[in-house]
Amino acid sequence: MAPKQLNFITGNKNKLLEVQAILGDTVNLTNQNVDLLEIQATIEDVTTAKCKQAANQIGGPVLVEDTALCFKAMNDLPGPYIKWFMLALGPQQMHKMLDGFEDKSIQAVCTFAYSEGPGHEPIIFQGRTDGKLVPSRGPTVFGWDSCFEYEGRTYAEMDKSEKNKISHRGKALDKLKEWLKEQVD
Ligand SMILES: O=c1nc[nH]c2c1ncn2[C@H]1C[C@H](O)[C@@H](COP(=O)(O)OP(=O)(O)OP(=O)(O)O)O1
Ligand SMILES: [Mg+2]
Repeated sequence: MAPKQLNFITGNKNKLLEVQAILGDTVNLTNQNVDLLEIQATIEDVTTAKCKQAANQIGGPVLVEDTALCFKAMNDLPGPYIKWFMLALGPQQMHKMLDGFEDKSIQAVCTFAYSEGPGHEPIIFQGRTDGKLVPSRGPTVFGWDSCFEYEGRTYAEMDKSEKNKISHRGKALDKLKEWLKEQVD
């Protein structure tokens, strides 16, 4: 059964704005901010645990999302722990993490998880975009957007609509939209 409404549990206003822009009127999107514990595990397990926790706390259907940033030279770390590096370093100093490494390749990974409610196994929708870690360029409005270079421009140097077309989040939401279409009620 296709949900007519998705309750996106996030405390991140910029994520919410992008999700609203990308999903448009394909679904009725609501939002609640619940402080969720984020366990230390693989990207998929972090998102699944976040989703189960949100479903239990809300007592109904929920959509959650976790964003990871994987550095190739560091064997995919910081990955799901990028938030804490972001808070500690800020966008201006982030590129220093790969000082001393020749390979600046990074990958943004966006993982959505939807659960029908408590006791229902979450379904995962993931999108990945390859880029390079660079010294901050462009407005520092959203997380590490100004340090993520894709084909010559940072996410922060792109129009929102351009970013959403090629971004990790855009790709993950394409899969979510496909799934919504496939559901027959
Ligand atoms: O497209 C993005 N462009 C740039 N930065 C981004 C993006 N998406 C997430 N970010 C940042 C926010 C946080 O520092 C970390 C992910 O952590 P993450 O736990 O997924 O986000 P959060 O705690 O802010 O919100 P939530 O309440 O949904 O968990 O990367
Ligand atoms: Mg979080």
